[in-house]
Parts: sequence; structure tokens; C-alpha cells
Amino acid sequence: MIRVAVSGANGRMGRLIVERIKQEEGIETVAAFDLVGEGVSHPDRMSEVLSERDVDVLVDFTIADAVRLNAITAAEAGVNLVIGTTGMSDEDLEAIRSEIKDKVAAVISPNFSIGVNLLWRLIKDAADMLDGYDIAIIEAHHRTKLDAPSGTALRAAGLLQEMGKHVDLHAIRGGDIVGDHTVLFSGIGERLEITHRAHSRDAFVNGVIRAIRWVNRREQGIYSMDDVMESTTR
Ligand SMILES: NC(=O)C1=CN([C@@H]2O[C@H](COP(=O)(O)OP(=O)(O)OC[C@H]3O[C@@H](n4cnc5c(N)ncnc54)[C@H](OP(=O)(O)O)[C@@H]3O)[C@@H](O)[C@H]2O)C=CC1
Ligand SMILES: O=C(O)C1=N[C@H](C(=O)O)C[C@H](O)C1
Repeated sequence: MIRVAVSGANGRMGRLIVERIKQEEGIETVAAFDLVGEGVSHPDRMSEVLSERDVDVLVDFTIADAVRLNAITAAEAGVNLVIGTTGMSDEDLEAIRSEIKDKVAAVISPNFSIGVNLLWRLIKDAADMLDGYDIAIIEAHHRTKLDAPSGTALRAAGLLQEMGKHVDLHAIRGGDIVGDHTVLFSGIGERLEITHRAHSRDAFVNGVIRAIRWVNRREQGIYSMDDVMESTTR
């Protein structure tokens, strides 16, 4: 049995992850952390709760200001990680990576949906073939999302910038949009749009469950959803 703790357990993602784990064989939620609410521990108590409950994997869907401390606390307790939180500074992300990489295994991804992980592959091929096209990324999310542009859009832009491409980023916030990303390649006489739309957060939760199973008892290191997808069939 994989013993999981969920951080951000009262949030949109955290609640769904806790509910899904109840339906999964071989995984159980043994601890939950959030700032307030029934049945959760305060993150100040994370270190002792992780040890007391013998947690194998901590899943973090919180806020940018919290994830660094949560990740380092888990790593020091020898607990593997699945991190989906976005909006961290480059400095925070680098600190997380360097402080945990020799201690535990961690899957870190700004998007756990399989479709977006494929989109990140497809846009590199498109950029390669559509040399000289203007590139824009347009993302849309619900009105309460804290960070903009999204972590997914920033990852897409980063991949294209590594290829020497210039990318314009546009973020829209409104209503209850779960998460849309379009990478638009505009040329003379044509354009190509590669779009992913999440209809529900199940798209992310599916990937999180895969990542939990995969990261459990993995060797120390930092991994992506690409690593998970390469070596799992379900
Ligand atoms: N990688 C992916 O596939 C996805 C990533 N995300 C990212 O995940 C994060 C969470 O998203 P979402 O669930 O919509 O956000 P929510 O705001 O709904 O949930 C975040 C929760 O974390 C709580 N929280 C804040 N600080 C701490 C802390 N120190 N320890 C534990 N819990 C804390 C918040 O409490 P309070 O409300 O009281 O502040 C809240 O309940 C965001 O960064 C989002 O961008 C979202 C979807 C998919
Ligand atoms: O906050 C969200 O909701 C989402 N955040 C992630 C991001 O910033 O890319 C992933 C997804 O688009 C939903």
C-alpha cells in the first residue's frame, strides 16, 4: 500500500485527489495538510505528521509561497514527492531542485494531464518545421487562479526559447475555465494552432495518480511527467 499525504487538501485539486485516492487500489491517504478545515493538519506540523504516519509520497497542490518549505520538509523526512504547484520563482524552483534531488525522488510538473505533456512535444516539432513563423501562446483559466501566465504556458515558452524562438504570451482569467492552452504559429497565408483544453480537473488527477504510483520507491532525483509517461502503460 502506498501511503500518501496531500498538501493543499482543501483546495480544488487537493479535494479531488483525496476523493480519487479512495477509489484507487494500492494507495491510501494517511495525512492531509491545509491552513484551515476539518480533518487536516497545519503545515507547521508537517515534519512530525509525515514521520508519525509513515508517509511514502507527499502530493503538493498549494501556493507558490508554500511549496518550497513543504518540499524541503518532505525531503528531509525521506518522503518522495509529486509537485503540481505553479507560480514559483526560478530561484524557488532551483532551490527546491537542488535541496531535494539527492534525498528523494520527485515528479515536478506544471501540468499533469497527458494531453499537455504531448502538446509540449508537438510544439517543438512545429517550431522546427515552421521556421520564421510568429509564435504566441494564449492561455485561459478561472478567475481565481493566482499566477499568470500559467506554469504550462511558461514551460511551453521555455521549450521554444531554448530553440531560439521568440514567443508572445497572453493570459486570460475568467469564470470557471479549467485550463486552455493554444500555441499559435502565424505565417504568411496560413496559421497553425495547437490547442489543449482541460474539460475537468480529472485530466490532472489522472496524471497525479500515475505519478504517485511511479515515484513510489523510485531512486532519488528530479523527474518530469515525460519520465512517468515513458515507463508506464496506464
Ligand atoms: N500541475 C498541474 O497539473 C496543476 C497545477 N495546479 C496548480 O496547483 C496549485 C493549486 O491549485 P488549486 O487547487 O486550484 O488551488 P486552491 O487555491 O483551490 O488550493 C490550494 C490550497 O492550498 C492551501 N494552502 C495554502 N498554503 C498552504 C500550505 N502552506 N500548506 C498546505 N496548504 C496550503 C490553500 O489554503 P487557503 O485557501 O486557506 O489559502 C488552499 O486550500 C496552483 O499553483 C495551480 O496552479 C492546478 C491544477 C493542475
Ligand atoms: O491553476 C490551475 O487551475 C492550473 N494550473 C496549471 C498551470 O498553471 O499551468 C495547470 C492547469 O492549466 C490548471
